[in-house]
Amino acid sequence: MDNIKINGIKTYAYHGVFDAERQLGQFFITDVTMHLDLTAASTTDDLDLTVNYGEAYKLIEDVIAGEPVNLIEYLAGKVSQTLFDRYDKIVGVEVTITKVNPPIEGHYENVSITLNRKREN
Ligand SMILES: Nc1nc2c(c(=O)[nH]1)N=C([C@H](O)[C@@H](O)CO)CN2
Repeated sequence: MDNIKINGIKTYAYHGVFDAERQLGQFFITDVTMHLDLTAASTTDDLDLTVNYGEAYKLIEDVIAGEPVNLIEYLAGKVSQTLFDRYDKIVGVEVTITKVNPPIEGHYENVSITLNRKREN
């Protein structure tokens, strides 16, 4: 299946279980792969026959910068549902959300979750 990827969307937001995360905020990195058939766009050169990744970026950014939630899993679910609702052409979405510097003691690079969703309707 063809895909369009938007990688490394960096957003300051206030998601998290802890009060400190809700008050201070932190950076989130979002990577999105949208699965769709790109045959029409690749043979006609017509933007209307694909997903405009500039517009999709804005939708994703608005979700991440929006109302705070507890879990990055839930946030990724909101991103994937937003893309399915906006674009009929999308048949699958993979969303990875990374907390660059979560309030967890220890030595590690970062934490992330990845959600893979297929269109249900
Ligand atoms: N699976 C998850 N575990 C945790 C999350 C999360 O979003 N998904 N979040 C937290 C805290 O908000 C974290 O930022 C610091 O511990 C804990 N675990």
